[in-house]
Amino acid sequence: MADPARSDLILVLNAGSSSLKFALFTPALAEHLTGQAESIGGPGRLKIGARSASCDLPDHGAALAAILEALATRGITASHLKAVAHRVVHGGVRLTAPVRITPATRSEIAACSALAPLHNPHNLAAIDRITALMPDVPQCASFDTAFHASNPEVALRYGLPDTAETAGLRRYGFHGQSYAAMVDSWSRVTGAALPDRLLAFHLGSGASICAIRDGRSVATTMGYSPLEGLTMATRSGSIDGNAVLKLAEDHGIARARRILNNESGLAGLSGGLSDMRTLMASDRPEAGFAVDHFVYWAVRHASSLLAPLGGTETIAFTGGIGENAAEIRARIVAGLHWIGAEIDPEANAEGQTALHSAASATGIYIIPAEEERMLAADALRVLGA
Ligand SMILES: Nc1ncnc2c1ncn2[C@@H]1O[C@H](COP(=O)(O)OP(=O)(O)O)[C@@H](O)[C@H]1O
Ligand SMILES: CC(=O)OP(=O)(O)O
Ligand SMILES: [Mg+2]
Repeated sequence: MADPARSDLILVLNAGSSSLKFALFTPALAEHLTGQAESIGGPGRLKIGARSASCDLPDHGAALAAILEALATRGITASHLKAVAHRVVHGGVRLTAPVRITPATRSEIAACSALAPLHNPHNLAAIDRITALMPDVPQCASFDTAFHASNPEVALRYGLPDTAETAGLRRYGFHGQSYAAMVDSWSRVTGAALPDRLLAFHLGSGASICAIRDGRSVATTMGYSPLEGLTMATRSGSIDGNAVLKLAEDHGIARARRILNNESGLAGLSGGLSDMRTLMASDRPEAGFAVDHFVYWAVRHASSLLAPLGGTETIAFTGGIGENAAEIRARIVAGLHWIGAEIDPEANAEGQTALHSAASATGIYIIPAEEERMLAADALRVLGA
């Protein structure tokens, strides 16, 4: 039960494409309670603290309602909250630094919805729901793109003319809160200094890789939107622009957007299975092919990031798949054997923090995604606490 005298907790809401994670922090950033609604739209589960139960979660709205109800059952209501902090995936060119949510910032987030159709609409719905339920609690937003602002111009630009017609068409990169948190927590989690060169894999329903040099992003696989790069749960990953035009020409823009964002990737290749756990448990050949595709493209994109990074001495995995799917980690590292990376099968199966074998030329680690702590710290800064 919440201390009834408390009115200083930060509620963090992190809407991923298949999950809604939450955390309550004190102003000293001590974790008060965490949990998540996962497999939204599938066989939903609600985890609150150490308790986990299956739960009907048809969409993100139902997930937020379930989380707010679980908080209320524990005595946590608006009067205990100093702020609500949201992870917002796309804020466009203007919104990169953390902001307080106002009607103006809300409109800018809404304007980016078509660029992150699996995220921004859920972020907005959560912001609106909290506004309706807790109108006096300030809300803040932090953006997935900020961490990649350090990429050089050659990495950020597409090979397009710089004209009014192509304004705003540039690469942003995403999962920035996750990569920033990895850098921030590195020494605490591994007990070692942050390496100069780090190849970081964020593998969840959305999946990307980031080349991190001296703690700063120098290249990443996602681009203008979280569609580019690796094969994902329901997103195609990189695809030729002319193939996109063909889809739009034949089926209209709205249908093309849905095919590329909601019906492709693992789901498209396997005939409907988007969840890695389900795919790995299936003996259907299409499910096996979807997993092969995921691994092949993860290795291929990782290899392309090694050049801008100048090689690497460290590999790290995070996200739902990166943290939990030992077989996928092993297969990706096997694909990087040519750089001397070698996993210790036992450490990998046990999900230990350090996974490299004694002979490995690179360190290999699991770093749990701690996006929520970054979001809470941002909200405190924005509110001037
Ligand atoms: N034990 C596990 N083994 C394999 N995959 C897992 C495991 N736990 C979670 N996953 C996968 O992680 C993915 C969800 O990742 P997550 O980062 O939570 O999602 P989101 O991108 O929506 O935030 C799903 O594909 C899920 O199947
Ligand atoms: C940016 C992105 O793809 O996020 P998620 O992995 O949470 O869906
Ligand atoms: Mg996520």
